[in-house]
Parts: sequence; C-alpha cells; structure tokens
Amino acid sequence: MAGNGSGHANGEFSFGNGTARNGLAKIQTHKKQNGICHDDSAPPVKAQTIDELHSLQKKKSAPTTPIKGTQGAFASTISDEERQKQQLQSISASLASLTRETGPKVVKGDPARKSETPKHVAHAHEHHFTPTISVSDSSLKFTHFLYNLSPAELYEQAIKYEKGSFITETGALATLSGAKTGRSPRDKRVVRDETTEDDLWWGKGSPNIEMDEHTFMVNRERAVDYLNSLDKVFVNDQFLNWDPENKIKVRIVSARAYHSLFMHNMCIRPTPEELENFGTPDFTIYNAGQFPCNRYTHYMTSSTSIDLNLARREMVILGTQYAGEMKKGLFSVMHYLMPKRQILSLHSGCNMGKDGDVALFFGLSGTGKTTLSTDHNRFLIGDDEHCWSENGVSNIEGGCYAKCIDLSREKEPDIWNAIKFGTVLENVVFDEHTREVDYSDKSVTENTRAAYPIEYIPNAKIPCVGPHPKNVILLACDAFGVLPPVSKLSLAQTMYHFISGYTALVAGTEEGVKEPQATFSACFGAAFIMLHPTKYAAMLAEKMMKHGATGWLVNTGWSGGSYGSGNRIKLPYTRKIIDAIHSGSLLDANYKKTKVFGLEIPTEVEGVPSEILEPMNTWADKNAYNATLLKLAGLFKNNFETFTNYKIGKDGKLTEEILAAGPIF
Ligand SMILES: Nc1ncnc2c1ncn2[C@@H]1O[C@H](COP(=O)(O)OP(=O)(O)OP(=O)(O)O)[C@@H](O)[C@H]1O
Ligand SMILES: O=C([O-])CC(=O)C(=O)O
Ligand SMILES: [Ca+2]
Ligand SMILES: [Mn+2]
Repeated sequence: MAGNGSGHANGEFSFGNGTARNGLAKIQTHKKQNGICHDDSAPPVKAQTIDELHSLQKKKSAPTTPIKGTQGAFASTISDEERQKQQLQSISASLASLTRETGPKVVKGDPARKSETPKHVAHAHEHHFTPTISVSDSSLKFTHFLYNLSPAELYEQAIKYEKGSFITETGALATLSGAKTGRSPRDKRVVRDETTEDDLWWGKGSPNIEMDEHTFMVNRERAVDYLNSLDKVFVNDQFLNWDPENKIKVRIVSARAYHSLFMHNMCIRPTPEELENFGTPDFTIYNAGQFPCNRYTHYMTSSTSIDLNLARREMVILGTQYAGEMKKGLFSVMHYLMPKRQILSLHSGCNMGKDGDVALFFGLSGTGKTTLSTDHNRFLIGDDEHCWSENGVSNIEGGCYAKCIDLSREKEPDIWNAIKFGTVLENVVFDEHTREVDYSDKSVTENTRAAYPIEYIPNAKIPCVGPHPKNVILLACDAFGVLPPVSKLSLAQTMYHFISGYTALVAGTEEGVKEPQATFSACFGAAFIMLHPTKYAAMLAEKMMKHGATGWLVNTGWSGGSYGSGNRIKLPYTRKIIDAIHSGSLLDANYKKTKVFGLEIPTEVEGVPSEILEPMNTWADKNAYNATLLKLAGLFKNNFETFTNYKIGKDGKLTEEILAAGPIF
C-alpha cells in the first residue's frame, strides 16, 4: 500500500458536465407528401405502448446486478441464478429470528413496484402452517430488501416515504434524524463475556457499559422483528479500511433510505466486482432506530440502546435514528480489531502534502479535524478515522462527516462545494421555496452535519492511504482561552496530552455567558476506544519514536479571554499555523517555555500576529488570566490521577516522563 510518497490528485470528481451538448434537435420542414403534413421532425419512439416506453427508460446496470462471465482469478463457475439464490439466503440469514429459528421470506426489490413478481424467494425453513396454531404475521409476508441502491434511487425512496426529506438548492438531500441529533454514549452497551472480560476496558471512565449475551439477544430479536415487520429494509454491503490487507466487510440493515445513503457515503463503496465476491460480512449492523428498546429489559436505562456484541460480530441500534451511531459504532469495532493486529486506530483527520509529508489531526468533536484536514493545498486522506500500521496510514472510511453550523463558502470552500447531489444534509434549516440552506440556523440542533463521499473533495487522495506521519497535531478548542494557539511538544508531552484528550466547549450558547466546560476524553476518543487508553498511547509513542514524528498542540478555541470576553481564534490564523507546521518552518522557529503547562511556544509564525502567540498578552486582566490558567491546570491534574498507576509501554522511563510532562504549579 503506502510508501509511494508522491501522491497525486487521482480522485478528481465531476459529474458529466455535458461535453457533448448538441443543442436542440433541428426542426426540419419536410415537403408535403400526398398533401398530408407529417409531424416527423424526430424519429418515432421505439415503443408501441406506454409500458414499453417506460421499460425503455431504464437499462440494466452494474452495482446490484451480477456481471456475467467474470474473468481472472475469481472467475466464477456459478450461474446468475445460483448467485441470486445465495444472496437471498445470506440476507435471509442476516434477518433470521433466532428464537423461531427461521429466516424471513426475503425478496429483492421495491414492494411498491407491484409488477416485479418475486422470482427468487428464500426460506430458511419451509412453513407448513395450520391456521389454528399461532404463526406470526412476519412469517406470512415477504421482507423486501433494497440492496446497495444508488444515491439517486435512495433519494427517490427518501422523498417518497420519509417525511422531512427534501432536495436543497445545491442538490443535497436534507433530512431529519428525529428526536436524537447527536450520539447517545450513555446508551452504549457491550456484551461482557469470557473474551471481552479480559480484553476490554471496563469500569470507571470506560465507555464500555456492560450487558450480557442474553440481553443482547433480546434486543437483537426486537430489532430483527421490527425490521421484518416493515414493507422493506435497506441492505448495504460495503468495506471499512483502505488498507487492502486489513479491509473489513460490513453489512448494514436499516429501515430508512437516509441511513442507507449515509452509510453509502461514509463506508467504502465496493466496485461491482467486489460486490459480486462479497460473501459473508465480517460485521453486521441492525439499525431499528425508529423502534425503542424495552425499558423493562435488564441493563436498559432509557429507550435508546446501541449494543455491540464482538463475539457475534453484530451491532443492534434501537431508539435513535442519529446516523452517526452507525459510523462511530463501527469505529469502536475497529478500535478492537485493529490493535489485535498491532495496528493503531485513531480518532483523527489526516492529509498529505505534495512531497508526501503526512499529518494527523487529533481532537474531540468540534475541534477542527474535518475543517483543518480539508486543506486546498494538500491531499485529503480522511477527516475522522484512521489506522496506522507498519505500512503507513489508511483511512477507515469512504466519506467525510462535516459539521456545518455557520459554514461559509469563503472559509471552507471545499466542504461548501461538497454539499451537492448525493450528500446527506442532516437537521439543517432551509427556505421552503428556494431550498437555500441557512447554515447559521440552529433551530433543529447546533450539530448540523453533511455526509459526503470523500471524492467530493477535489484533492482527495484515492486510495486513501499514505506513508508514516511526520506531524501529529493535537487539537483542543480551549474555551478558557489560556492554551497557546500553538506549542511544540516533546514526546512525553504529546503522550500526556493524548491521554488527557482535553477540550472545553461552551455549555450553552443560547442565552448569556456560561462557564466553559472542560472535557477530558482519553485518546481524544474515549467514547470509541475498547481497550485501556494506555494500550493505544503505548502504540502511538512507539510509532512516533520509530518514524520520528513531531507532536504539536494547537488551540482552535478562545483567545483574549475565556468564552464571553474573548473570541475564538480566527480560522485563517489557525490555518497559517498549520501551514507552518506542514512546511517545517515552525520547527526552526525560536521558542520560549510557558509557565505552568511548560509548553514551548514560537515567538513568530508567518501570517499570524506575534502578540497572540502568548495568550497572556491577549488578556486585559492578567490576574484573571493567571487564575484561569491555574484552574485549567487543576482540572488536568485531577483528570490524570486515574492514569498515574498505569505503565505506558515497556519502558518505565517513558511512564515517568509522561507523568512529569503535565502542568507543574
Ligand atoms: N480556529 C478554528 N480552527 C478550527 N475550526 C474552527 C476555528 N474557528 C471556528 N471553527 C469551526 O469549528 C468547527 C470545527 O468542526 P469540525 O467539523 O472540523 O470538527 P471535528 O474535529 O471534525 O469534529 P467531529 O469529530 O465531531 O467530526 C467548524 O465548524 C469550524 O468552522
Ligand atoms: O460521531 C459523531 O456524531 C460525530 C463525530 O464525528 C464525533 O462526535 O466525533
Ligand atoms: Ca469531523
Ligand atoms: Mn469524529
């Protein structure tokens, strides 16, 4: 895979822009024949009936239709018929009830298309039912499935059947995610069994809230029964991870076209050939998000549950339609599977310069991973989830998921332009007539999002892989306004801040000034990690040392005071700082050390006013600055206490250095 430092923009994407536009058909005036005027200015339509005309409109296409006579190593010996049957069996098995030990009668295609008579029907068991004994309704009906539909087909499904689906002025699909407009980390459950008992991180601070196998099966059955009760379900078969040696096959069964299109965009899209040889998925998601879990069920504390069973390689979603649960649920799975193969999974963005220099951008939600990795002067490898293996870096996903609150064309042109046909636009507000989106409107939620395929970014690096990182940038949005806009970190400091995973967002932006709230999330993604944070930290330290990567801390938050009196650091300044890191010029700058946090800050960065580089300069009230600095340092110290008893890696020396790399006061 990686290693060939010189990437080029091979991901240029454009819709057929009408190169062969011939203009309107010429009107020809023919001579009268037999005195009758023929309206024959165009050749006659090649259909005798309306039905025939409609049948001419669509031709058979590749994505969901097996191709005949595949050549090469995988030349198939089975017939089309056989393959269709296998696909039906596979999907029927996915949707099987495990209590009734039977799969539903599944049939491919849209139930609304009555004329399409089911040709292939799969039964897990043949039913010989007698009318007197109870047979559940779902065993009497077909479960129609719509398999790997195209964005255009999914648009039609969404607009026809899902209230709240609209096409925006630029062609994106605007949709509502329902009552939940963000993830529900407190409703995540992980099956605790003999294997995960020892492997996973449990207890205080861990995101893995336990459930038992039985309860998982109860929820699984609930989801499967719900899905089978519907007219139709959507099935996506796709991949995770661009590293060909560590690709994971995922199947997503969902009830909404919105969910299917979201995952179409976010996971890696298989080629028709890959789909033909897809076989059995490595992992399956059952998204029955419209349907709640039963709160009488053991372990359930709300009507939302996102359940992960690593042994069964399955995830069940009940009671939330927020699509990000699927994306981040799979990310959790990768955080388990990849470290087992000595591959580090990362909640980070990633891009690459023209000379092949790779940078990682770590940070919690809203700190700038997507914004800063999407850089017109660099190749985008990915915006949120990556793997770092012996071969280099690879993106886990096939798409990006950008925050779009206050999105502007000027500041974020590439993201702006990616919001077009095919893009899912969640929970935004738009003009009812022009369908122009108002990105400043928070009426539905502040967490408005756009999910688009990565090739919608013009300089995406396809395949999304790259060599070993040169710079590791830790992003913190410090609403206290005391962290410097940029500091160079030692390895121990990098590890200290990586394990801390700090950011501070503002509690409520609606009325008045509210205290910033510090969040500490180990590895900048505690909600998604499965093993103890020190496992990932040790791997990161080892890789950074081995490949000589430099760590940086960049504050994308406040300057000139805390939230309320100061302002968020201007995005153009942050971009200049990031440019200086990429170019290497910041390495050569002059540095001075700050008090308390002991951070090395440059005295000059090209394009950035020097006075803002030292936060104290920007505060009018120096006492307030010092008090706030100490307050934040105290929060860091408290948070790190849980980690003081752990060893990081094999080297006891590094552990000591990491402990000493925190604030001293
Ligand atoms: N100085 C700045 N640096 C970075 N982002 C900024 C800055 N000022 C404002 N922003 C805004 O902050 C937001 C950063 O969000 P972004 O989507 O990049 O977060 P993220 O780290 O990718 O989070 P998630 O993991 O939730 O996707 C954007 O809306 C961006 O416009
Ligand atoms: O998962 C989400 O909903 C958005 C995201 O990227 C994050 O929170 O890190
Ligand atoms: Ca993001
Ligand atoms: Mn994220």
